[in-house]
Amino acid sequence: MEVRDVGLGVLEIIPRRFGDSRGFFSETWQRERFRQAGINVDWMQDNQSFSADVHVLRGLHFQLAPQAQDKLIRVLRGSVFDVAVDIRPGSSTFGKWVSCVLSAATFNQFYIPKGFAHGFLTLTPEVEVLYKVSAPYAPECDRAIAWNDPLIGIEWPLEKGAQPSLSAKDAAAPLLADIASSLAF
Ligand SMILES: Cc1cn([C@H]2C[C@H](O)[C@@H](COP(=O)(O)OP(=O)(O)O[C@H]3O[C@@H](C)C(=O)[C@@H](O)[C@H]3O)O2)c(=O)[nH]c1=O
Repeated sequence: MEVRDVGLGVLEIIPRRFGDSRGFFSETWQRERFRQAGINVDWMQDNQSFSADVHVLRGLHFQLAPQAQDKLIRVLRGSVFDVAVDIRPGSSTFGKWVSCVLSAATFNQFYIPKGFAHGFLTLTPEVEVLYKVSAPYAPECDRAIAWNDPLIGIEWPLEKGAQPSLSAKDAAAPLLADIASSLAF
């Protein structure tokens, strides 16, 4: 498996694929191999989402302590622009973001530790995303930050002025500065 440091402690992983005339086989997560790559996480839950259209944007999302989540994300169909924002209080890179295009074709995964907000923009129609999280869903700890917070300044691959499709919750999400005092992981 290939591991690439994307920055801020976020990793891109590409598991090995064994191809033959039938197709391919791959171990997409293996505890010991991931531990050796620095991902020593007790995964709790697998999530899958389907987005019908191009330019659906889900995010930026995170859970607060005591239900903060590490995430291991991959795409089964289509592709996304996936983003992690460092929102760890006291971090020297607080508010900085990193990104990676995840696709079924590239077969890559994105590892995002606790203390990051996560979001993605679909780059194709009919996108299936599958991801592991290290804590169960806890609505009382679930938070969102505006995808277009100007202080974060994510360069989403959208044409100038184009609006992504958002949930009502994400359309009403606050700015990072407005929730910064309540962050704990
Ligand atoms: C995240 C989640 C949602 N739900 C429910 C709540 C709601 O009724 C419905 C849809 O939830 P949401 O609108 O929050 O789904 P979505 O916008 O896809 O949320 C996800 O976005 C990406 C970017 C992440 O990083 C994830 O952690 C998660 O926050 O599913 C669960 O039952 N379990 C879960 O773990």
